[in-house]
Amino acid sequence: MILRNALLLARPLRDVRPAVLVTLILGYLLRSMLPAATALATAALIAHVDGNGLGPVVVPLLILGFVIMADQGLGAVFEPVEFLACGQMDGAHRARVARLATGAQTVAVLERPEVQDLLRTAAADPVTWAEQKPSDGAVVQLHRPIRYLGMAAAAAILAGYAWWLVPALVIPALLNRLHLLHVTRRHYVIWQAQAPTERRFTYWGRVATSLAEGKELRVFGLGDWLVNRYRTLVRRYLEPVYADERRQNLQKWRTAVLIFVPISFVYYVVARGTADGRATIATETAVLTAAWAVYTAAFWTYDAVKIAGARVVMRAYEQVRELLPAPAQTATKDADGGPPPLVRFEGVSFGYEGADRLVLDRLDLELRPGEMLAVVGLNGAGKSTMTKLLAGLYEPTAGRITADGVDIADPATGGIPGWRRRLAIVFQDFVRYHLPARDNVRLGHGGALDGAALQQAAEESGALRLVEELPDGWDTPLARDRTGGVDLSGGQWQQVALARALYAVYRGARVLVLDEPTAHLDVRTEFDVFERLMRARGNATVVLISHRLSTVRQADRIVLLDGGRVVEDGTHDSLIERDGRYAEMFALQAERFTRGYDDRIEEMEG
Ligand SMILES: Nc1ncnc2c1ncn2[C@@H]1O[C@H](COP(=O)(O)OP(=O)(O)OP(=O)(O)O)[C@@H](O)[C@H]1O
Repeated sequence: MILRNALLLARPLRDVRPAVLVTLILGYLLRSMLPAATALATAALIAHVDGNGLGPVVVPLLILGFVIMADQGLGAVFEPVEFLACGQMDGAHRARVARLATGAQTVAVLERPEVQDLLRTAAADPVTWAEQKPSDGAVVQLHRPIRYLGMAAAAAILAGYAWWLVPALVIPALLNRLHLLHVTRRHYVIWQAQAPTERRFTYWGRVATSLAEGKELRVFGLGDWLVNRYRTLVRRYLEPVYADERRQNLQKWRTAVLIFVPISFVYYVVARGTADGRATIATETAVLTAAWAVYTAAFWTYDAVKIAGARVVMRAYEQVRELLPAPAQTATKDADGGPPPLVRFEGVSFGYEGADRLVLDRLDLELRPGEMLAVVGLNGAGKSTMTKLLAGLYEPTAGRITADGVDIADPATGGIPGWRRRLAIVFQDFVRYHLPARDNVRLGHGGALDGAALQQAAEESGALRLVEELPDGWDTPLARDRTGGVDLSGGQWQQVALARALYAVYRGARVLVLDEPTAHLDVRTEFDVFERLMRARGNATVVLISHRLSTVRQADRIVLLDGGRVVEDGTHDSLIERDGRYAEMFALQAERFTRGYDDRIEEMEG
């Protein structure tokens, strides 16, 4: 168990370049010897003070000066090396965590709160002193035996005077260390237990300073409410910590006894020996300095916190590795460009983890090559869930989804990563990357840059005009908090997201899924965007999810989803003729429209 823990903590060291690691160890070794060297150099200096002027003391004085300066000098040389080594370890560790988190094929496992917690811990982004990085544990564990070596060197000087001095000082020093470790660990555990409260007040602290929430805080007058909440949480967070600090202070007498009694005794004996002429003042000085060095080597207790904190991180990482399957090969988004496939949902059922209701219940649905299929249904009918299953983000609990008769997850055809190369999606909650406009679009194809496709995608999605009006054009960061950055309106962002998906289509994707892609667009822009989209999509199949039936009616085919299944299927005209639910929904919207309701009011009521 001890060995397993030690190996776990040492694991990040493999990410340090060998030359850096060797230099680091050398630095620790040299610095650990300095207290003993100081004791010897001081003794040598005193031995040469004989009243015959400065001559005899020059060399020992220089040596002592050198030893004292060495601490500063070695610090200046080796601290950057330690910094570099820690950077290499933590950088590699975080990259591994990010790879695991992004490599998971489905998002179902990521949605579990315990997995989110583990990922947060494994990512090692310390907020309080109780949280540590992997490098903290690794270097401290490496440093610890070297510190004991320094202690042994100081003890050797004591033994040179009298062997019994070693147990007389080392045993209380180690006992004192054990006591301090116990106190530090207890304090650490108390801080750790406060982590949930800490997370809550950190959240409120962030809300107080964020731009997005700042608007509501002001409008609803939530400033005082938030500050009070923050204060209460901080108080709750700190109370047990302060209580423990009071207790620690009351226990300080133990340390005082463990240091004061033995060291006073040893100092007394050595002073008596010198007074009796059994030792020189030089020897006495060496012994007294070495005695103090033994204590200082044992004093350092923060290693317990570093090791405990880093262990938590490394264990969380181990658990994440077990919970998240090994990252699949990330499919390079090569152009496929073939004809669009016939996609079929065959008796697909699906329910979210922890929910007892099926969202999709034996759903049968065909996406015919090249058609524009609109999917409509009430809020919560499962339309977005259907697209997430189509993207392989969740696995059906029953049934399967096929492309040209082959299961989309079939490894023989590249599995889900291979299938995703043929797919482009604008999710309802698409991502607003804090990146330049160009990158926001080209990420639709794994980041590959194709200037012509970029231009075309922007043009067809309607985003080109807005890009041209940006202060730095394509290079403008789309984030207010970036230098020279701007934020876009909801509708403008939607155009950028649409451009991103179209970019994927121009690079070979053949099924384009649009989940409420125009909800924020004004009627005129929406009409233009659709006109262009219909022309620009080439032979790609389009699946459109929308509540705006005025847009939906342009589709080749419309399906109405209810109770997890398709309950109506046909063209706009045929569905109107059928006079079923779709016809009813359409009539309702048309009536409101003619009565002058705004589309947006209709959405708010939807
Ligand atoms: N990640 C999730 N975890 C648990 N339940 C979810 C999750 N996402 C959606 N649901 C639930 O699944 C059901 C279907 O949601 P879905 O988003 O697919 O509906 P929708 O038809 O797209 O609705 P809308 O028109 O409002 O966008 C809802 O009851 C919703 O609460």
